[in-house]
Amino acid sequence: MRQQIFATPEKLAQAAAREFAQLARASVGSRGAFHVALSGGSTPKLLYCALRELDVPWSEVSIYFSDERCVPPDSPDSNYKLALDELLSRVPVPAGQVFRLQGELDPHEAAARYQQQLPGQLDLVLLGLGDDGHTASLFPDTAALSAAGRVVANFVPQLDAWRLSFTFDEINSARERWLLVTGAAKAGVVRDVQQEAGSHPVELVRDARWFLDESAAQNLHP
Ligand SMILES: O=C1O[C@H](COP(=O)(O)O)[C@@H](O)[C@H](O)[C@H]1O
Repeated sequence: MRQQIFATPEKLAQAAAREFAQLARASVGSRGAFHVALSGGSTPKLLYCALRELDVPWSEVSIYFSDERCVPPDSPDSNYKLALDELLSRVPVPAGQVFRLQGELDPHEAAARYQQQLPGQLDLVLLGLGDDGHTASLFPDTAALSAAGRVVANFVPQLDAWRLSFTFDEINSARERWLLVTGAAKAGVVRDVQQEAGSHPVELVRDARWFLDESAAQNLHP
């Protein structure tokens, strides 16, 4: 595991935001654009707050999502809504460069449409981690773990709900993958991954950078 450990979730978010801004500037400098996929859940909120304050070349940034809940975009459960409220409505990213997964559509239709909108290669995929080892919306024991293609509609029996998600092929095809993980609830999975002791979906993410806070890292061996 390539990992960095931060004292608090706030310090983690500030460091990740600084590196995001740096990578965005470097990508725009060398390729004229920065294509980034945001993650879902609650962890990215602090990152979004930190990013608002930084020098990011927003006019050249395109925003995608690595997963989404099958809900309308104004639902409190929508990953897009959190990103919109906390980041996208507060920075000058052009609206035409924000590509959301349409959680309000039939999931198979939404996945097929999103595949048409993705760029050739993403520069960065941001990911989180569930305490059951899921990342994006690739949950344990679900068909999507071995799905082909770039985006998949995944029925998750544990939630009795559909999710939309990048496949592992898509995640692993990006130039970079960063996992942002905070909180004691994730400490068991993080330890399993370090010791290669489990069989969690997140272990199928290749060569990721892990940003951990001390609570999530508490069971790691030095
Ligand atoms: O359901 C989800 O969970 C994971 C982890 O969420 P968090 O609230 O613990 O940060 C998240 O990475 C994923 O994108 C999301 O949809």
